[in-house]
Amino acid sequence: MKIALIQMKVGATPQENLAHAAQLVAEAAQAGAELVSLPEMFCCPYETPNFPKFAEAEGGPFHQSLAALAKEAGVYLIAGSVPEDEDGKTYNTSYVFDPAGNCIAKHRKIHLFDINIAGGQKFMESETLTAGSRPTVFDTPWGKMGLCICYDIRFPELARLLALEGAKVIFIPAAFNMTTGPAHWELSFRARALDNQVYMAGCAPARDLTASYHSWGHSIITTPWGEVMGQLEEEEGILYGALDFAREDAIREQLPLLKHRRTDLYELKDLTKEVN
Ligand SMILES: NC(=O)CCC(=O)C(=O)O
Repeated sequence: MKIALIQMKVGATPQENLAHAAQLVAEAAQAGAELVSLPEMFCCPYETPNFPKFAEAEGGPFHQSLAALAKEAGVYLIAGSVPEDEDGKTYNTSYVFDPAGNCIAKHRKIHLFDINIAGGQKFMESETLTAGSRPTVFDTPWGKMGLCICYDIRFPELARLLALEGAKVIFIPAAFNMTTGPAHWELSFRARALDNQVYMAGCAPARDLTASYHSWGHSIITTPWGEVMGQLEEEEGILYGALDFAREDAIREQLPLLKHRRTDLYELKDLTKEVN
């Protein structure tokens, strides 16, 4: 399975970003990519007031353009994420389209990115966003794929759930920042890949120092053995990867972590009672 992660610069308006994404998706498809991912909030600068401002209901004109883009390119398209409006609430939502342009999945970011690091990054998605409440897997000709958005990666329970649901790859449209990116980005992708014996694919926006939020970039693919298979720097670019599921199966067979879990023990109990 050949994948492409589009690390694109994000401009001011959804229309210009859509046109730019379309060029890069076409380039990736021409280069042989079968599944292409865009970054988190590729349609507008990553700022909380922009989310309700640019939010659109599923099926609206932007959603239709993304479906057309997948169809024209003839690829599976993980359309990064966009602000979705439903009943006046705004979600950070990733839509997935098949090569015929059908929307086959959608993930609403489950864990909102509310952090305040002393001397570093502060961001409060909950100022304008509502959290989703459903883990997401979807079917492809290569098997099941899992989907999370950015901060969701920090919650190992979620990645484990997706792996147990059969995900062979977990895709993460993301936008880490200059405080946590250098410290935790690669480590998180390697850790989730190693724990769950899955490929992980993180697609980030290119860094733009004129924006208010500085993306770490570094779009990345990690293997079920915990290696970094490929990683970009901060500039615009496309990261390609050929994923080998026979190797994934072999790793799971030879080092059967998922089978060796002691689920009979992984529950909080009052241990003092048993000791006394
Ligand atoms: N957009 C996000 O969810 C950013 C997450 C992030 O930077 C982190 O450190 O986690």
